Amino acid sequence: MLKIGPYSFKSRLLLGTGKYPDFDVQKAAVEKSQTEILTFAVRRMNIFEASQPNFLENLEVEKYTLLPNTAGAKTAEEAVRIAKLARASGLCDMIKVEVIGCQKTLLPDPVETLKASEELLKEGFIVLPYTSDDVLLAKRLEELGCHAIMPGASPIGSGQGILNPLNLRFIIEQSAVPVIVDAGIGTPSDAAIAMELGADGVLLNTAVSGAGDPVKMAKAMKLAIEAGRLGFEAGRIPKKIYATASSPTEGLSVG
Ligand SMILES: CC(=O)[C@@H](O)[C@H](O)COP(=O)(O)O
Repeated sequence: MLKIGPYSFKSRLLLGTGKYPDFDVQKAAVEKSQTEILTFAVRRMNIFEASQPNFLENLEVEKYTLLPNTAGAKTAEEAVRIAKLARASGLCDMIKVEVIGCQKTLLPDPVETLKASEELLKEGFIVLPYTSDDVLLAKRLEELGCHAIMPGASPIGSGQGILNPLNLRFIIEQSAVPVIVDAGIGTPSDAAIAMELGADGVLLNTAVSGAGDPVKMAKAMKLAIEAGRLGFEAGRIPKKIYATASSPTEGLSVG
């Protein structure tokens, strides 16, 4: 089970809801993924205008836990305002803190992310900050009381996969709260590697919504995350420089 604050989930895949070719494909992909957590940018919702189109309207949202995110925020103040708006409109009390510091790389601003997380924790939110793969920043966020840490694999939407597996490993090893690898996943094998490293979950969007067949890719991601988790739990063999025969002959009369 993936436990985040008071919530428990069977699925370890958190799925973004944007950039699908159309709403039918979005719905089919979301269902095929068997995710239980959907994330979306609060800024893209017409939360207080029921007459306006809503990009979640095709989904049976009551079946999912909604994880609003503060995408679009460039400062802690903006992120806090967006989170409060989401809560006031009756969305979940969980919030993915996303404070972008650079529009070209879409990398998170560490100082503003820390500030926003601190403020939102004081306000009683379940806080999941999207952060870089900086090991010490991840520790600081955990020490603040964040309920999960979400280090990026590589820049959002880049599909480059895990650029720094060592840092992710350090973050996972030191963390007492769930670590969810967020952003940059390109293929099912990237997601499997994140899980084999010991991540508690993976959040992804573009790899599914932008795939040639998003529905098939949603299933592939689900299976990859399950396989990666099983592999982690099973415990991999140690890497060695030299060969070890798979069929030892020692002690047998026939060599
Ligand atoms: C939807 C969402 O929250 C994104 O900001 C997230 O970081 C996913 O990134 P990818 O699109 O690279 O999977």
